[in-house]
Amino acid sequence: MRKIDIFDTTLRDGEQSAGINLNTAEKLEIARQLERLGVTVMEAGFPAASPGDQDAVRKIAGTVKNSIVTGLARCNQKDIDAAWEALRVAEQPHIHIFLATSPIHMAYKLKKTPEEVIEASVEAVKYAKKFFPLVQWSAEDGSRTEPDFLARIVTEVVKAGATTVNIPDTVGYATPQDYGAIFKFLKETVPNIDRVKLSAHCHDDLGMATANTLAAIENGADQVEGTINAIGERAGNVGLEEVAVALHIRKDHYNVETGINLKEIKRTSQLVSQLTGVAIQPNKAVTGKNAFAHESGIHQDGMLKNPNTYEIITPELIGDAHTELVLGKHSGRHAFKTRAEEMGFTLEPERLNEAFAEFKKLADRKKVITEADLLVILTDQQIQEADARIYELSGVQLSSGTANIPTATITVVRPDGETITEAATGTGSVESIFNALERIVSEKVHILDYRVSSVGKGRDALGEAVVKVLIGEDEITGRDAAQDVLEATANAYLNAINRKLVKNAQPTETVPLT
Ligand SMILES: CC(=O)SCCNC(=O)CCNC(=O)[C@H](O)C(C)(C)COP(=O)(O)OP(=O)(O)OC[C@H]1O[C@@H](n2cnc3c(N)ncnc32)[C@H](O)[C@@H]1OP(=O)(O)O
Ligand SMILES: CC(C)C(=O)C(=O)O
Repeated sequence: MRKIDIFDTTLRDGEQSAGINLNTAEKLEIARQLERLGVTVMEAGFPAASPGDQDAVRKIAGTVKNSIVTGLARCNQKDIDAAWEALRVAEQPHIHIFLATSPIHMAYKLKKTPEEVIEASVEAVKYAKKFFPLVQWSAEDGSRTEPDFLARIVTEVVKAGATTVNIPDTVGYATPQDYGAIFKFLKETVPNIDRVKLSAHCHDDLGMATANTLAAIENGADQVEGTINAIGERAGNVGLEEVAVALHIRKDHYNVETGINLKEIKRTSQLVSQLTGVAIQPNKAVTGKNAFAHESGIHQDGMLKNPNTYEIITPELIGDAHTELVLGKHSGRHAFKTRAEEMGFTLEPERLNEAFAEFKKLADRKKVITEADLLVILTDQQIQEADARIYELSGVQLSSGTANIPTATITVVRPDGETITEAATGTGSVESIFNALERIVSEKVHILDYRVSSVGKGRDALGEAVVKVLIGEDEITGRDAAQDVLEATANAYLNAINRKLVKNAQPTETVPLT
């Protein structure tokens, strides 16, 4: 069977979604899970974009061993140098450089002639080859590029030493027929095209990203790019979970394999949703919570008689086991540690003890601890070191009801160690919490978005709160999960403030080359 490489860009194009801002610890956590998922390449960021991104790419490149780690760069030496600085520690250093090739992008955005775009691309590929054995070049807006020009520039970058050539449908404009035809045309026209990997990168502006990606595969693409949960710029990228499962379920038609460990899909999706704060729509293909729910009588009748009547994918295929994890208040450290390891967490003994203490506290209040609960507890412990607790919640007291004015009394330990208590009213409990916290913190905070959802099922499920705030010019997302959703709300607000303070404390200059 032909092998299709999976190139994940959750941490780069996915993070370009409006409102997503991952810190290094969160990126590292997702990168480890992407490695378990079995992606061939993961794009960890855009090193020249900020010192934070450069640091995250460097840490991921130094940690991940079973997937190739790459970083994005424009066609200039400064970006390529920044990428090398971050990626030199990788096992197989890989860089992804791009330049737009469509008439509109060349004329209006780059203000370059087609000849200048060819020259800049060739120079950048040759410069990158001095450092990187693996050089991917992308024709940004490739699907709206004049085909003969596309074939010419691809011929030149292949000659210059590119090892992968990517033809993105940057604005999600192509139809499956258009997009497939580009791959067929390049395969037939460009000399030595079989010496490089040909890659597809689709956006979902017209809802055709999955169909376009599959059309590229049918027409010769060797690699496909996308994100988990289909996050990404504007309407998002293609969801890799959809591509991987479509190729598996319809292998009779596509006859290719990806190397993706399908059983890790559910967990990866849940982790990305948890850390980005972007909920998965219930009817989302493959990973939505209704994807395996059968509601109507005729369907249920069919399912009972033969599940194949209505179920083309089983939840087990993507690791969505329905069997609840039997860990409860009588479980001990061994069982807890073993389960944590099975879930891919190797925590320091101190962090494991703290996670175990959190688990026991929860088990006292909740009948069944689900895998979703454990994922929240263990992930929070793993990222805690970087997520400094500068303001720390000490207590929340609420008085509310239909006949009185909601009032929150909140106690917080401030960065200077002082314990401070403030009370405030609001039109509802949540607003009274935000108002009381605003009196405690010194930053001017504007709430942009607030969401609560349950983690897992059942009336005693954990409540997760996500608060997106604007502080100065920075949009920051904070989150927390607790049994009491109002406690989670106060903690999510403080988590956002703490992240802003950590961000302020980071150096702003780019890291010098050594
Ligand atoms: C399709 C994609 O997803 S492409 C990736 C998009 N991702 C991002 O932009 C996220 C990270 N970006 C950033 O942090 C910033 O945009 C930076 C640090 C890269 C650049 O910031 P600035 O120097 O302030 O430039 P700004 O973003 O305003 O403009 C982009 C410049 O890069 C040029 N440019 C755009 N693409 C390329 C390219 N592939 N190669 C070389 N130059 C390019 C533009 O023409 C413009 O140049 P100009 O300043 O001479 O007009
Ligand atoms: C940088 C390229 C690959 C990109 O993200 C796009 O064109 O959408």
